[in-house]
Amino acid sequence: MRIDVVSLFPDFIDQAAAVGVVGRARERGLLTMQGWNPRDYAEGNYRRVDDRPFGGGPGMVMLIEPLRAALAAARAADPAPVRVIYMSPQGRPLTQAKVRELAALPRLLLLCGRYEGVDERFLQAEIDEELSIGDYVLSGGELAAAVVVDAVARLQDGALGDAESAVQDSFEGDGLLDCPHYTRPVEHDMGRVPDVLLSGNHAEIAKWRRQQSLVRTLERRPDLIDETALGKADRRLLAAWRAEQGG
Ligand SMILES: NC(=O)c1ccc(NCc2ccccc2)nc1
Repeated sequence: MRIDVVSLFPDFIDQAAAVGVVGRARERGLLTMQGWNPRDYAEGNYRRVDDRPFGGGPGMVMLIEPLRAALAAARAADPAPVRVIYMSPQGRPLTQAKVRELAALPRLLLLCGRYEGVDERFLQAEIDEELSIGDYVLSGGELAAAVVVDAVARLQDGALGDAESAVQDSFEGDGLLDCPHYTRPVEHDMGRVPDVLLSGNHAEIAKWRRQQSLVRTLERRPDLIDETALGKADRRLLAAWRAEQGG
């Protein structure tokens, strides 16, 4: 997959995507990235990329022309069709389902706004989707773009050593929160590892983990789960848990 990033700070993303799973995916050629800086396409002595907002108000707005030239250069760099995404608090929430959809595309282009944002005419003319990583405002879209890069990169075939772990992460295979994880030592002053995980009984371990995911999701993120839509096995696991809790 190819990801182009249009940003006034293209190195920022490059560094954020240089380590770990994403860095390894790039080393393996599973993911290629290129940054494009609108300032390189800005005209005049001051190479302006922003200007004051019509109608007054605080801050600055990114100018159309440098963005348009940077986007055109990025598009021309590869023949594959490209999905142009603008990262902003006004975008649709990024979910794992959306990540899976994006991860299957040949190319992405992530546009990172700074200041108060981008001239609306550019967005209307050039952007395919506007996405938000959460309901908060950052100083620039670069961190949001780095989140998309990471989430998409780890889903590239071969990016994760044990493909299984990609599936078991929360929000992936089944839309539930992840179960708790434990490692050595078995005994610790902070507590003991649950016996079922030491039993070697993989069917019981899988059941316990599913039960933990269900309970955690109901307790922490009831918005993610519709109990009436649960299968018989999941309903049984919840009933057993509630019985154990004397609920
Ligand atoms: N929640 C997000 O995904 C997000 C994305 C970008 C951003 N800051 C840059 C910006 C500010 C205002 C308008 C457009 C872009 N902050 C948060």
